[in-house]
Amino acid sequence: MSFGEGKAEDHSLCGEIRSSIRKILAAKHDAQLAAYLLVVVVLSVLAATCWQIWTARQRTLAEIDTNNRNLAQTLNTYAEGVLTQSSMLLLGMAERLEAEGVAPEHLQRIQQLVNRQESLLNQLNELLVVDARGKWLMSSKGRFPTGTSSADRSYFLHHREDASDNVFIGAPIRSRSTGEWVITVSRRFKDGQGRFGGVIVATLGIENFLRLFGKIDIGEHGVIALATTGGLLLVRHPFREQDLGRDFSRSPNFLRHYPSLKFGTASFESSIDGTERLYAFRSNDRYPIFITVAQGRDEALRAWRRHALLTATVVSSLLALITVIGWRLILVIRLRAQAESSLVAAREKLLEANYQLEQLATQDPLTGLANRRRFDDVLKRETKRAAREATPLSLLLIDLDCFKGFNDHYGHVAGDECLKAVSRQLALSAKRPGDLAARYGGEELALVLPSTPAEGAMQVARQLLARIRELGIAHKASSFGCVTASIGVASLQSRQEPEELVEAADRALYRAKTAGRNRAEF
Ligand SMILES: Nc1nc2c(ncn2[C@@H]2O[C@H](COP(=O)(O)OP(=O)(O)OP(=O)(O)O)[C@@H](O)[C@H]2O)c(=O)[nH]1
Repeated sequence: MSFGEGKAEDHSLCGEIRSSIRKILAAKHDAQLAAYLLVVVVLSVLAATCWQIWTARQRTLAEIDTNNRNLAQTLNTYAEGVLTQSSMLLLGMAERLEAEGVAPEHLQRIQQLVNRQESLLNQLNELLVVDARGKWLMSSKGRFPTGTSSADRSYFLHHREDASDNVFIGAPIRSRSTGEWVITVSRRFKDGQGRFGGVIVATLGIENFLRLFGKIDIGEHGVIALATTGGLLLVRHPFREQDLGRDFSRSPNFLRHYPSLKFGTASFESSIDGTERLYAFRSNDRYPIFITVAQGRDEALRAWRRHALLTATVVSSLLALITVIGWRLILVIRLRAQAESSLVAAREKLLEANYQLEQLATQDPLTGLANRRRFDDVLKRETKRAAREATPLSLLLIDLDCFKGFNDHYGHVAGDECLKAVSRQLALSAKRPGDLAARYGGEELALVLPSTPAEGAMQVARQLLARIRELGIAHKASSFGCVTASIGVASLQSRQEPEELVEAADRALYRAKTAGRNRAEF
């Protein structure tokens, strides 16, 4: 491999390294982008899934609320119908009793009338007429033990004290004639003198309400209840006897949600059984009652929870898969970048080794100047260039005077040091970028001066001689007393070969030696 070929190879190696570095940077950039992309994809999918699950939950709750409210509205209409029918019955009876009095024959006629109307109001359990002292005067059920009284019942006490003609809805009680649980709807009537004449009571069987409520599917933990706006529980499905007539007017839940009784929804833990439910309320516009429809919260959200869990599992699995694939991709990119880095490092080492080799191949180890091989290459190249460009080219051949004597007197090591000192001065004389200072062989040195004519070369030679003298290296074997050199200068003539230039310089050097040394000759 020639020196020129080595250079070309180094140049292409540098190009490859530059392109590899670009590739490494691109790969690192790609790996970073891929990591960002992975994070963005994972976070986006997570956010979208959470959002979807959350909105599905809100939608489910809203649907449950709507269904419960609609059901509460329907049951409210039903309860209002029952109460209105009862009220109308009571009103008709009150007017008759007030007009005709409570004589037995009148009561018998009223009873016949009631028996005919009973079939029109299924919920009616019994219709009672009690006098001003609470004693039973008539029962739609027919005979009753003499002296049966309702003087202790809340409806009687209420109407005795309250002179208004309003209908009163009482707490659930056990009927004294049928033994069933009933709700009382009652109103007072006046005697002939306009005083309190007694109370007419329509009792509504709780069983009828429970039968209806029981047909409605509101889930295992659902509740349907009818209560007064004063906080008195009238009917509750599922039925528990101990809940009947329960006063929850002071319960924190009732107090907190009282404003939404009109038509609202709420979610809270029941004070009766501790179950968390979604409640819908609807109060009646005409009567002081309200309907509650509630579904167990956990139960109502069960389907949503199952779906959310399924979605979360599928999305998590997909995300895990994407993360693993993405991460492997990033690792592959990084590994590729690392491999590329190692390659670049190896190539850099190769370049360095090449440079070292080149130095070794072209440098003289003792003086650090270019060696003979490099000298020959450069001289050949510069000879061609000078011929091609028609520019001058000069050559200096430098030979230390009486160097044999120096070695003999001071020793070979001192001779080497002297040669190095003179070489440094020669290197300083190679001022232009194209100048080449070289060791031609032994104690003979050379200086190639491109684009330099003979006068310029002579000037450089004289300066070099002065520099060598100024080193002041003692040389007892020389007549000058110090180290000196002789220089042969030659300049290129047209169509001359490099060897001819060297021979011309050598002849000039010989002339310098024979002329007494320590001089330059052209
Ligand atoms: N120390 C040392 N001596 C060298 C080196 N290369 C050549 N020489 C010696 O340089 C001397 C050259 O001697 P000659 O060719 O006889 O010439 P000279 O003694 O310099 O006499 P002139 O050239 O006529 O002035 C020889 O003794 C070589 O051994 C070197 O690298 N180191």
